[in-house]
Amino acid sequence: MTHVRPLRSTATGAIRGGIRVPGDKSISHRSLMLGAVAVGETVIHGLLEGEDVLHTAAAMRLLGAEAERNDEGVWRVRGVGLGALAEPAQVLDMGNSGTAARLLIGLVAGHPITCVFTGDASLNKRPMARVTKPLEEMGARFVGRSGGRLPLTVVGSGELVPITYRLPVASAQVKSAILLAGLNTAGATTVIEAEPTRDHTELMLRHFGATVTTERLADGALAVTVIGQPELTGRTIHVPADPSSAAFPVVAALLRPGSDLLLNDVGMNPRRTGLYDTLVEMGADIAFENRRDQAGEPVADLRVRHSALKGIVVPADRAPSMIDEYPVLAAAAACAEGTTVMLGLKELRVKESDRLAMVAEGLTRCGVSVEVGADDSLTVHGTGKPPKGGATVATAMDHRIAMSFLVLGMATEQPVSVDDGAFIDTSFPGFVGLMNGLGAAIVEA
Ligand SMILES: O=C(O)C1=C[C@@H](OP(=O)(O)O)[C@@H](O)[C@H](O)C1
Ligand SMILES: C=C(OP(=O)(O)O)C(=O)O
Repeated sequence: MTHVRPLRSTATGAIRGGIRVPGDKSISHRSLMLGAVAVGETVIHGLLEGEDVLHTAAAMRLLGAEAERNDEGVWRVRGVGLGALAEPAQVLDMGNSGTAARLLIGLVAGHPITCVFTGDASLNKRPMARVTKPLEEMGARFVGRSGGRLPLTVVGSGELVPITYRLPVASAQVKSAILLAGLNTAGATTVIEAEPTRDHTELMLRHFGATVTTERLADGALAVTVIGQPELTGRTIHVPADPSSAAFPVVAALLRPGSDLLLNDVGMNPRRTGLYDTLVEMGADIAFENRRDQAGEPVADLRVRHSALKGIVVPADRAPSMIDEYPVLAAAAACAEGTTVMLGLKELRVKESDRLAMVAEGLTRCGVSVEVGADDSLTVHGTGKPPKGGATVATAMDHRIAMSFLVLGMATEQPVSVDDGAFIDTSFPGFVGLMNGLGAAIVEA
């Protein structure tokens, strides 16, 4: 990521057409990682070729697997077999990606190799102690900067001990890191989660042949257990379109009069669909058509028409299922009639940027009345009329902040600019072209 790319978005007419947004980022990372430790060949269709996932592919190559692109979105991975990842001769650079860093730290912790992880300026500020602490309990060792940040050296072991660990934060990345460390650990490794987070790791582990069980505990929490040292064999994977990426054209279509948009193959895993439930509660006209199962993950085609949205209260327990969608929900809320209150947003502070602060600051600059609560809530006062806009918003190396404010600019009186759209390529390569093809007016500023 070298060139700063300021972008400007100006209000236009309707958003119309039919598209498939790129593949799911969470599933793409996991398919490369599990393919690399399986025996034999894994063929992935619809892999997200965004920078975050390309960093995972490069890391898996440095760890000894073959991962090559055969065609657009079609990748072939030749795995080394569980326990056989090779010690990399170079630092593993995970770029901007928390998922790549945390999941891979877990996977290599269960191998008798030493690896050094680093990332860009954003990733190197993000907390890693949340994964190193449980992995240390299992027997891995870490040497890193104070405060538990990257760069970090992982001294893994082929003889970790299994643990039962209750997640102190609702995080699929932490859950996955522990399960992936448990993969090459004799015995049963259990993660207990009080709030359900995305379960792509569990679903994909089963797809590759591992035994993963779940048990509901008396207090309502879910215990997820992986049985160590399974035979993992290469598989075919079809990656659904990413519901977190689909969120941007969906909100754009809801906001623009006359819009009628069809999105194909969108992942509808219930642990990812909180934004869609929320938008429907706000009055959005979204039809979920042709619901089906695609390689263990539910998908649907979404038909979205312009809708008058109204403000609502979004409960805290919905946060894990829409954690990456709050910035674009805030853009929708700014254009809705009435007040929207989003509760339980503490985790937004440790994403690619402090998203709670960046969203509040950007909306304020665009003339929207907002409040951040001491309880990490965000209140957005919509008037039902277009916000003023006419500002340049800071993005702090955060793709979702950039895309959310470009969507807002499609509905404001004056254009909205973002200081840097380059990071959009981490999760949604081709975003600007795709949006403009539907009727948006996003240009280099
Ligand atoms: O497991 C994953 O693929 C992800 C989990 C979430 O992070 P946390 O686990 O930190 O909440 C999410 O924000 C991220 O974009 C992807
Ligand atoms: C938080 C995100 O990703 P990651 O944690 O993988 O950097 C995101 O894509 O919004």
